[in-house]
Amino acid sequence: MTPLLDIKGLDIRAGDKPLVSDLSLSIRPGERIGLIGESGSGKSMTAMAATGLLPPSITVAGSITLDGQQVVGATDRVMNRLRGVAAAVVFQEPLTALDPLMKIGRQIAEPVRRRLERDGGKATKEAVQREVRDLIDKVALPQPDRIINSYPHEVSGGQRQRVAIAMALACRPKLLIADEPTTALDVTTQAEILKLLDQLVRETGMALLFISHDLPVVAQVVERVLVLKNGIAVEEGLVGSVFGKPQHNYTRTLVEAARLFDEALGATGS
Ligand SMILES: Nc1ncnc2c1ncn2[C@@H]1O[C@H](COP(=O)(O)OP(=O)(O)OP(=O)(O)O)[C@@H](O)[C@H]1O
Repeated sequence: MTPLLDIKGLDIRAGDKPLVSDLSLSIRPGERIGLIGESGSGKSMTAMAATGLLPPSITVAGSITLDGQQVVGATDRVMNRLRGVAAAVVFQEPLTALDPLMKIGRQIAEPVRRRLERDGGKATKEAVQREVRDLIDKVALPQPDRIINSYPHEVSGGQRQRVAIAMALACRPKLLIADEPTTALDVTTQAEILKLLDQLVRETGMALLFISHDLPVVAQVVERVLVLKNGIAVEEGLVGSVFGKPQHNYTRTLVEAARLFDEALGATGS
């Protein structure tokens, strides 16, 4: 099967400083892959490169094909066509994806309208509203009428992340990139959002690139992981084998840190 995202020999630099070096990673349709590593290891840079969102000051070399289209050096026009359709991104802080001055219903309606038009359908007010309701339902947002008429700051962090997920789903992307989507949330909300993402990815058959520094979180939603250290892939494999029998010292350290954290939580009864 042709990969949906195929990264080969990716180099990302800020001036002389290498941020990501010779990275290769491929995701087939419907596959769920985790990209893990400590803060600053280059996970977000990789995701931004894949969607052409890196600032102009950052240089990129190598090859990234997304749904068969070369992303490195692609024009804004090409990337605008790919974004949402081939891949949509959910970020750590949903406020970055939301317009603070626009009611949530209208924000979800925009990608819905674009997608209906893209698919040759009629974006009538009724069709758009129906789909906004469906999406709100899908991401299990309570009190839909209130949510639709609220501004982002009037709902909770977990609800905002559900709105951001609904907006990504509205595009019906082939690949969902979730960049630390639960890091800014409390533990209970984190678990709920993970469950939701897992369920939606399975239901829709979307591929998933899940970015996190948190091993237990990644292990819940992906089949394969790639471990990044200082922008270099040090280990890759099935979740069970990488976490069960880590080959690289760095992965061992991450696994051990997660285990100690779990034990500490257990000891405090949390
Ligand atoms: N605009 C920028 N210009 C130069 N360097 C940058 C820029 N943005 C990020 N970096 C650097 O790139 C490296 C990788 O950052 P990146 O955000 O990809 O890490 P990460 O693994 O996603 O970390 P985190 O989990 O904290 O988000 C870091 O050393 C960071 O300081």
